[in-house]
Amino acid sequence: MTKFRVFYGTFVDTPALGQLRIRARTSLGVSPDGTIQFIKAESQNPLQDAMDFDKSLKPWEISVIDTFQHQGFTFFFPGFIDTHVHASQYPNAGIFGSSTLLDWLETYTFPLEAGLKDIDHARKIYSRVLDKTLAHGTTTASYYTTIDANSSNLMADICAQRGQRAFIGKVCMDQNSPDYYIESLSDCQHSLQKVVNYIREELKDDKIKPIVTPRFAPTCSKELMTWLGKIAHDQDLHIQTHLSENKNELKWVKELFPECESYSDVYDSYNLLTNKTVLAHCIHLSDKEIDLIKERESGVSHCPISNSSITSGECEVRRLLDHGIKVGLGTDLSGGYDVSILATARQALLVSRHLAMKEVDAKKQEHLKLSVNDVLYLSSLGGAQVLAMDQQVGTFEVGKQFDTQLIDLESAGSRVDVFDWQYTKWTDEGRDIENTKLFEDLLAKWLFTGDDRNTVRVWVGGKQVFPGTK
Ligand SMILES: O=c1[nH]c(=O)c2nc[nH]c2[nH]1
Ligand SMILES: [Zn+2]
Repeated sequence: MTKFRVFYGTFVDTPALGQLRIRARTSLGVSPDGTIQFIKAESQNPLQDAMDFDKSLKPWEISVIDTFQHQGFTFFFPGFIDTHVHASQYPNAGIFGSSTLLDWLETYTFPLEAGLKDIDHARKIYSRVLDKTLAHGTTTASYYTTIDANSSNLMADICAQRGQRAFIGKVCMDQNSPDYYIESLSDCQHSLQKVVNYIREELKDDKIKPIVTPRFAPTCSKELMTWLGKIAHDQDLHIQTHLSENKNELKWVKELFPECESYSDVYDSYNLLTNKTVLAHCIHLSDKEIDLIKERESGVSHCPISNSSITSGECEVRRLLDHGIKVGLGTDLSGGYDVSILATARQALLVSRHLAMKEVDAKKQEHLKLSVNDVLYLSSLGGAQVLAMDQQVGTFEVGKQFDTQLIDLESAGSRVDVFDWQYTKWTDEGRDIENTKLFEDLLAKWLFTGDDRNTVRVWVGGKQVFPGTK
């Protein structure tokens, strides 16, 4: 039976954009169901903290995870949230040549996705995706699978077994797709309902949810989008799709939907913009579209590695944030080549610098630059907001789920080199830090020079999922 646990160490999170919260020598109590019960700063005795919190708890019913017993320099950070990832495209990570969106789909992506109808093939790919995302600290992911219902259900099973929080998006497409990879309207309706029913009525794991996934407007008939908007509303489902990624795509959407004012208006016309909609990319939006997205309270998944790789453009994230739009990060495998949200956060920061370099006004230029704190926020609480889960995950708060990674800057093989003078204080129990500025510098070192070797343990809902048993 899982005990009441107390995690003791340094907790770092981002309660607001640009804001870093560092709680050193803190104990955090987690009940067996994975909910954070108390957070005590400047704790002297974590075991006692748990018994003070619940007087009926006996010492043998409590387990203490004391990171100061660990050799390296450690801190807890909220699990990463990947708001947009095509699990089915993982084998193509890094393979995109010099393609751009529409030829990339035809040449690389549709043939790969079609092959996952073979369930053994799908199992191999999806299992590997879970190995990799968990090892990189991703505790929640919003996945695209393929058009196939059975292998989408298999992905739901694998996520449940491995303990990741996941949205499973069976891809919907009934037009402008190759003959070998398309469904009729009624087949698509049937297979989406099959996935929704399987997850909700058979799998019944609170952490796994179905998500309505029209691939993007060009591959969805008006009848399909009408039906998707209706079932999302009637069955209270999240929605995810792509929006305004590539200029040729925009032209195509204009031709296909001349009656709509904009690409965003296409989705809005079919009731697909809700406060639980995740819109990937959003690179080429007009002011009016931004206002519409804000009004509908939909969120944006910023996918900077994908946008650079398949040369889609530079998303103006600061402009979206200034308009009060929710923004999170997406790896967008395999338009993006990296499973890591840490690497994606790094690229988000760099893309913002590229946008800044085009600005002549020095003040505006400075404003455009995303900071380390900003992109760490996007990787955690920002993503939680996009998925309408910010009451449950994204920061360390009493009542939230313990979805957490333990970071060690001095783990075996770490690429991060930290010198003695970069810590403020050495203690017998471990390396501690007193000074926020120095801690910010260490976080910057993690963002720019760290990788999965620094993610030494990962928990979802209080359950350790990495290292884990397969
Ligand atoms: O990045 C993307 N990946 C996809 O698979 C896709 N399909 C439509 N538009 C897309 N964009
Ligand atoms: Zn995508």
